[in-house]
Amino acid sequence: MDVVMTIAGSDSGGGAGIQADLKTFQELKAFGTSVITALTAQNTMGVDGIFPTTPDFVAQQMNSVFQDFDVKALKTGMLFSAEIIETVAAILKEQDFQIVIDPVMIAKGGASLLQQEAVVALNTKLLPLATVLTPNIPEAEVISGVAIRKEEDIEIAAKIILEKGVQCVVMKGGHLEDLQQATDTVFFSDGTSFKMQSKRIQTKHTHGTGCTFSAAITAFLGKGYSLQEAIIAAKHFVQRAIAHPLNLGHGHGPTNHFAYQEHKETDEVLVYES
Ligand SMILES: Nc1ncnc2c1ncn2[C@@H]1O[C@H](COP(=O)(O)OP(=O)(O)OP(=O)(O)O)[C@@H](O)[C@H]1O
Ligand SMILES: Cc1ncc(CO)c(N)n1
Repeated sequence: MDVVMTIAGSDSGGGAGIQADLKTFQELKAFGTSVITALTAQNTMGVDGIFPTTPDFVAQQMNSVFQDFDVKALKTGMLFSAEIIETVAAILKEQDFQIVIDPVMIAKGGASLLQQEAVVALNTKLLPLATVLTPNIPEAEVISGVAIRKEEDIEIAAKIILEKGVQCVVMKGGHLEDLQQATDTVFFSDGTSFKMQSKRIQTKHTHGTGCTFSAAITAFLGKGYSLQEAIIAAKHFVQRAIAHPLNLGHGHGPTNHFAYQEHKETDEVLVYES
């Protein structure tokens, strides 16, 4: 059994964060371990409160797992503060596995899940360790300093992000809402790139899409897929999870992790070189 890890915040509403990650790992038959950086009081309508863990206790959770398990791949999600980022980065520097960084900043309802002053630590300490970074458009803008208004800006921002030491960046197109398609563009440090395109589903139930996508990449990497295979397989996973909503909650409901096994016919992801 392949062991993977998520280092992220807890979402009491169960749709994002640690809960989305563990559900994704479970559906993909990877054994999930978890390091909790913060508790959030949250539901589909928004974040009501945040209670961060101390950096020392984040370190203790990581070390407990690493002493006992052979972790194949891990992801980070909500890291909240510069101190937690520095602690996580210092431990990961000593390890040798594939690292997926989902640079979570703002929840769909607008709550800040990363303190503003932590962006420097993210850029300088954590990004150089990343096998894959999965920013949405607003996150890519903050990390790169480039305002993304049109298609060409995505490539300009991606190049700046790769210069920070990231091996691969997936620029997620979920926030480009004028398009008919949900297109993500993947750039590698060797200069190659490809696009993944799927039908944009008209739905408000998109809480935790980014967490689910990055967790699926982690699970597939842990199971031995190549980087490109893992990213494409994860896009299939999240597409099915969005296409078959559970209709839970009164706001932006969660995605459906069961759909990957239950709706294998939902498979319209187009992949092409860009
Ligand atoms: N309405 C949609 N239909 C199909 N795919 C979508 C839709 N919205 C997002 N996606 C896909 O979901 C994945 C996650 O992208 P998104 O931009 O939503 O992440 P995110 O903003 O980080 O999510 P969150 O912060 O809510 O967890 C990407 O592959 C994106 O293309
Ligand atoms: C705990 C947590 N992590 C990430 C997100 C982003 O979806 C969220 N809303 N909550």
